Formats: sequence, C-alpha cells, structure tokens
Amino acid sequence: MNIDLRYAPHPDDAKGYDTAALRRHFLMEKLFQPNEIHLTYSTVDRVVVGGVLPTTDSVALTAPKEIGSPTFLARREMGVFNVGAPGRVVVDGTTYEMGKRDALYIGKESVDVRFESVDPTDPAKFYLMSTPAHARFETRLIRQDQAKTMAVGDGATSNKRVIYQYILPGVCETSQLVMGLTQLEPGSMWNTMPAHSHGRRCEVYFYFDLAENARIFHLMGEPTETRHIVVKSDELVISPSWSIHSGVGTSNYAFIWGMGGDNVDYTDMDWIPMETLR
Ligand SMILES: O=C(O)C(=O)C[C@H](O)C(=O)CO
Ligand SMILES: [Zn+2]
Repeated sequence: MNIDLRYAPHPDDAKGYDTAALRRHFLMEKLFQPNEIHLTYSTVDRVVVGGVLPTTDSVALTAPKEIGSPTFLARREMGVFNVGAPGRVVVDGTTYEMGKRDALYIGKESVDVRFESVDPTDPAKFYLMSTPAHARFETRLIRQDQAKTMAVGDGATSNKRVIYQYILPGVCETSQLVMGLTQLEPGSMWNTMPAHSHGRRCEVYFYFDLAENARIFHLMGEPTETRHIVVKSDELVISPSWSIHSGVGTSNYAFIWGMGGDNVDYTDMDWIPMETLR
C-alpha cells in the first residue's frame, strides 16, 4: 500500500496558492497502479481516498501507521465504486461481485478486505473513500439500479445530468459517509452550478469516463475567491467545507462525489447567490 498525507489548508492560506500549490494540496493523480492500493489520507474530515487496480493479484487492504488501528476498518467505514471491468470485493469471506458503477459499503470492524478482477487482462478499477465511524452498519452492495436517482439541470444551461445517490439514508445507513455518482448527458458540461458549499461536511469529486484529451476545469475555493484545477479522467479533488465544488468539462463526463463530516443530510447545502461568486 502506498499512502500520502495531506494537511487541511486554511482558506486564508489557500487564496495565496499558485497552480502548483493548489494541485499539491487538493488534487490526487495516478490513483490506479497495478496490484497496489494507492491512497491519500487528508486531515480534512480525516477522509481517506484512492484507488485499487487489481490485475493478477488479490489485493488486501492493510492498515498503514496513518490509520492508527490494527486493521483499516477497526474505527472506519468505506465506500467502494467499481469504475472498470467486472471485479469482486471479498469482505471477511463474503464475495461481492461488482459490475461497472456498482458500489459497496463496507461497515466498521470488517477485518479482511480484498480486491480482485474477474479478468486480469481487463481489470476492475475500484475507487475508495473512507471516513471515521462511531458505529457499525451492515456491509451492503448497491447496484446502480438500486440508487435513488434525481434528474436535474437543463440543456439550455448545459448542465443536464442524473444524480445517483447510493450511500445515504434510505438506501444505505452509515455513520457519516455519503456517496453517489453524477452522470452528465452528452452536450452538458457544467456540474453543481449554481454552486454551494456545506460548512458541516467536506466533499471529494472523483472524475472518470473522460476521453484521453478531455479535461474538467474543477472550480473550488471560497465563493468570493474561486480558483480552478485542471483535472483529467481518474483524478480527484478534495474540497474542504469552506470550498465550493463545481466544474465544467470540455465534454460530458461522470464523477463520484463523497462527503464526510457532521451530518448525512444530502440537502444540507449553503447555496451561493450568483452575485456573490468572484
Ligand atoms: O451534479 C451535482 O450537482 C452534484 O452531483 C452535486 C453533489 O452531489 C454535491 O455537491 C452534494 O453535496
Ligand atoms: Zn456538495
């Protein structure tokens, strides 16, 4: 396992960051390395995010020193999305077969977690996000057709999209983790505009299913101090609670959003009036 540590930046500092510093503090690249778990541990709400690309091996989740417990999930919960070819996750001997865009919630105190591909020449790609957990909730597989869906946006504003809510109350109970996937329709490029933040929670956007040369201009920062990070497929941006999280692509795309913090209420958002944005 490979894990890098990121500290939570203060917004007064972040407004002085140049492009390289913004990328160093908020962007994660190269999530998928063959037969390796590649993670970032952030002190922003103590989220851990990253990826696994199992090819020939069954890749086990181990607990690096940063986790501070004998097993990774001793005091944590985890959401896993497969964004690649068919694969399986084995949790304490139970096998969960996962097609593309299926999600698995893994409850606190799960001990032995392994990631595998069905075909090593066409591997699964597992995107992971973990948050601290105060209670154990049941491990469960949520297929895309079991997620709650919300069709939002408009062709006229180039933001027609479907929000799939997989890991949140009513679908899958958790301590604090909330996760889902948003798919932009062809011809729609804007996500999450009008923008919002939520002082109670951070949010991570993992973008995927973009063509090689397509890019997202991910917007972040305080509403009156917006900045952008240019992101390609299979990269993610961590937004602290003080930051907006929005983006515009050079084509349509999909992204997985995930939150950790003080509540699990998806609707708890601080909407930013357009005249406030700078
Ligand atoms: O497309 C969107 O809009 C989103 O997906 C918004 C996220 O779900 C979000 O920011 C939840 O707080
Ligand atoms: Zn949000």
